Amino acid sequence: MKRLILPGAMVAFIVLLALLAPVLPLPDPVRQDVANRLAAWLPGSPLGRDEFGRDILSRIIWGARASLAVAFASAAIACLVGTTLGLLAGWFRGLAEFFAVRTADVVLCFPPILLALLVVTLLGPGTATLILVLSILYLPGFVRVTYAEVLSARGQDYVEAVRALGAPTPRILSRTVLPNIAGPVLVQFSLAVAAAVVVESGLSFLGLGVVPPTPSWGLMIRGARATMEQAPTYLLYPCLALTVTILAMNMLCDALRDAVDRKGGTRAPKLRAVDRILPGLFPTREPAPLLEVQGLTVDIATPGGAIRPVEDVSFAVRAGETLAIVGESGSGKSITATAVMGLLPPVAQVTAGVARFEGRDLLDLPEEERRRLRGGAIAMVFQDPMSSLNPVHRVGDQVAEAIRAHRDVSAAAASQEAVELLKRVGIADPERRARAYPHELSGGMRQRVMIAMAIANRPRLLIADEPTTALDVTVQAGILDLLAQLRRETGMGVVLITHSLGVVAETADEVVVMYAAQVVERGTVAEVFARPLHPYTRALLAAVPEGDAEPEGIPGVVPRPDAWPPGCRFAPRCSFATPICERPQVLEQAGERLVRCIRWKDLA
Ligand SMILES: Nc1ncnc2c1ncn2[C@@H]1O[C@H](COP(=O)(O)OP(=O)(O)OP(=O)(O)O)[C@@H](O)[C@H]1O
Repeated sequence: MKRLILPGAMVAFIVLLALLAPVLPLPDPVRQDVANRLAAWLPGSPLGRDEFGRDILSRIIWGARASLAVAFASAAIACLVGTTLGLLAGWFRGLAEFFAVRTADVVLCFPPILLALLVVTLLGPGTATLILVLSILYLPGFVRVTYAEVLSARGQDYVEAVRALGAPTPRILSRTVLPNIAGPVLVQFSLAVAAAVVVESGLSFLGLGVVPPTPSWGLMIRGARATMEQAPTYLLYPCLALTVTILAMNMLCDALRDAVDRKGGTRAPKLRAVDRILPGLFPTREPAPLLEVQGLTVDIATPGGAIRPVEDVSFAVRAGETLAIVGESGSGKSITATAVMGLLPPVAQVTAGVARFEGRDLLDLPEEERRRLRGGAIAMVFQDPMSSLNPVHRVGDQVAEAIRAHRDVSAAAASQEAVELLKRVGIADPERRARAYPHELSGGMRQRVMIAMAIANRPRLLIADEPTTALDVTVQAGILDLLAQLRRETGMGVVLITHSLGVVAETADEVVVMYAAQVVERGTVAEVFARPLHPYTRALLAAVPEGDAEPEGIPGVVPRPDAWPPGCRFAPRCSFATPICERPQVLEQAGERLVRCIRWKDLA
């Protein structure tokens, strides 16, 4: 609540100034005085005059009025229409759902500024057109938020209870459902207002928004830009007004979201409001990692002696990000994941390292606490859904069981939620499919069921071990899209284990390349793919088929864990190897990246 005070006061001050503009002792914002054009200061005009001699301070305050009026009006219309559509879609499903969700999807298909330009070009600039455009732009956000919240609220016991009491639908919707989804809708509203102020100024700047001489910040920036050389400070004032307003609103949105989140009322992604509106404009402090693995080492006792299939592995995953672990078969990817989950076979043992999840070392937790986290805050999807699903139980029951293992809900509510989850992961006719046994479903559908089970308790971290390997290419794409969509919607962090660099390129933010139990390269996907530093990463990339070109295979095979070569483990297969590679290798910092190759500088 304390975090709301400062931004709340700033926004209240700006809104108050805008509201009081007509009664404040300000000069007429449209009265021209050409003799004093571009004056830096005049008595009664502390910020000077613009290119037509109009008072800048007065125009900034009146401009706030224009910007905020458009922003609030459009957000209010979008909120009213979007929330109603989302409410009906989530409650009645069927045609209402199809109409509302598809309409939102269609709007979202257009880049916002293009859609705005299209409508403004068709209807001509003006305040009314602006409000219409912005309402259309922000409508899908409200539809989606409300729809998702209603879907989840529908299955709650308190809703079931009023239904059982025979309350009429409008009453359930207005008295029971709506108050429970008001938090996320309010956050969405504040986001829409802040975003609308930016777009309004942008369109006015382009001459497609507020019509002159009405004061508007966008128009002022446009005018000031033309006279930048004669009066540089003129440009500063409207830009400052816009920046301060947006920052105050974004801080308010973030504080509101946090306040609502604490009550557990929303599952909005933990993206800052400012990043949703102006992505990348204000880089932040790196958020603390959700999962931080450091120096993980696993030993396995075998009849021939102990082997070390995972050695000194470190990586970090942040909320809302996907980290991919790649490498050929036998490089230690799965053992790394199972060690983090506490699911190692009895012969295997973590001999060093930590795996901190939200600050707590998973490797050090009592088994009971770890069990509670598994399938709850941390979920896992395995490669082969056929062997991970129980063949003698219906899939709906298995999803419901995953829900009931972690939450105290009735069997009926869990079954209903299971159907919602199956629907959410893209299974058509979920009521019927829920009654099917695993063998009656296709491989892709079974994997979707596994994902439904994994997300049943809204995990904050999902570990997916080759979730698409057993599937054909088209089904693979569907599953990866689904994972990406869930990650965006819920803000969960994802660790994706895969053989496929194509999959990494499409879905991951960071990549860890493993070879023979060790991390050989680590960095952002963009950097690693654009400029691989380790010869093994290069070889993996060269082995990806591209067009008609024959991919270059990597000669040889991954060595066995009981026979690691001395020094660089990749050296026997590496075309760049020299005798120096027989020396012990360490992970070296290469800019933002880590690479385990003594020759990386020469090769780069
Ligand atoms: N229970 C076990 N006993 C002995 N060795 C094992 C055991 N489990 C795994 N290993 C060995 O540990 C090494 C790493 O296995 P891991 O399954 O982590 O590899 P991976 O990179 O995930 O491969 P894949 O992509 O094929 O799943 C392999 O060489 C494997 O033979």
